[in-house]
Amino acid sequence: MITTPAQKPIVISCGEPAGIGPEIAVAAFRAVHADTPLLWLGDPRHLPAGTDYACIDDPAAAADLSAAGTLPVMPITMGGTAIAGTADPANAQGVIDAIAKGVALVTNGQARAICTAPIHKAALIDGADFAYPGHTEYLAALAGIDRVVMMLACDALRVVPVTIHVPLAQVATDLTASLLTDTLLITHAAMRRDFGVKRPRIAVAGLNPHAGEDGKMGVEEIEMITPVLDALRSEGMDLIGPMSADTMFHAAARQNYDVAVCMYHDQALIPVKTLGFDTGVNVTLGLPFIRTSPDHGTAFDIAGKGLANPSSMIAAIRMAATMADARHD
Ligand SMILES: NC(=O)C1=CN([C@@H]2O[C@H](COP(=O)(O)OP(=O)(O)OC[C@H]3O[C@@H](n4cnc5c(N)ncnc54)[C@H](O)[C@@H]3O)[C@@H](O)[C@H]2O)C=CC1
Ligand SMILES: NCC(=O)COP(=O)(O)O
Repeated sequence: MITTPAQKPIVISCGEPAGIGPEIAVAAFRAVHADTPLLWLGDPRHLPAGTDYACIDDPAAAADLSAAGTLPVMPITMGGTAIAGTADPANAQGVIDAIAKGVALVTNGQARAICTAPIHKAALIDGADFAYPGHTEYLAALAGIDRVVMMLACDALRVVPVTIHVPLAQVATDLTASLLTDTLLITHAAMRRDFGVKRPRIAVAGLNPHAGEDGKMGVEEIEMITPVLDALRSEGMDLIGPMSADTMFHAAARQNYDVAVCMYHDQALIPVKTLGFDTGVNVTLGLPFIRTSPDHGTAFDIAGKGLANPSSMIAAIRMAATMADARHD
């Protein structure tokens, strides 16, 4: 069977079976299957009752099944059940295996991209000694690279946190010139390659209130951030900042840049989730393959109740397809 690039599936790793991952994957499949083949990786016993699916062992079979409205599944047998809202540690290794399997399929050219459903990080640590704080770090390890970048994007805003899943008390220590430089270079390259922005305008937040207020409220801006920005400006990058984080996200300010690079997780994610929670997408930049994800988590409080909104998952799948098209072109 000949498979053109657009017929290759986007793989969906199941995520936490007790969360909303399986139900939003099935709902998203219904929304996109006619034009975007998918391949779900997980234990089919964890799919919502009544899901029309078929197990396959060759990803090339996904296109025809998807077109016909039957969810293609590469099964990963797991030890546990999926009781909505209660993670079963017996599933933890299978959840991790689904991510690794998806990466293998993308890396060997059998799939276009991976879109990951949310994991419950504590459940993976408890059940399988998962050594990573999230997908982002695990995917970097699978790819054998040291530094990747987390970007969250909605229609109104793109943001990148320089430090990611670390305690707030550790942020200032982890923020180094090397980390900031690499983050800006990876973001700049991805904006050009994956998002078609030829000369990206990148706004950079300060770490401290009022971006340090000339050193009166912190010195990281003077000692580290500004020198990094000056060095990269001299190489031609269009950088604004360091900016006061409290005033860089209002509507008029957002017109001045294509992406905002922030110093820590919540500085970046609060504005983007406030502006576009329903359609926000988490994308990992700097990997040798394409990975997107919905911006939200496992939502145990609503799992299995038919309340989960699949829009963010749909946006993540659409973004993965657009990125794959851009790379193919
Ligand atoms: N990419 C990933 O794997 C991510 C995993 N997580 C994990 O998810 C778990 C829960 O995290 P929380 O902070 O509680 O965030 P959450 O996003 O799971 O839930 C926050 C609130 O938003 C609601 N919500 C989330 N997604 C929704 C949807 N699609 N439709 C309707 N309502 C929705 C939930 O019901 C809840 O009230 C944690 O273990 C966290 O680490 C969180 C973010 C991303
Ligand atoms: N807060 C974002 C988040 O937790 C997503 O993490 P990851 O699993 O995509 O690394």
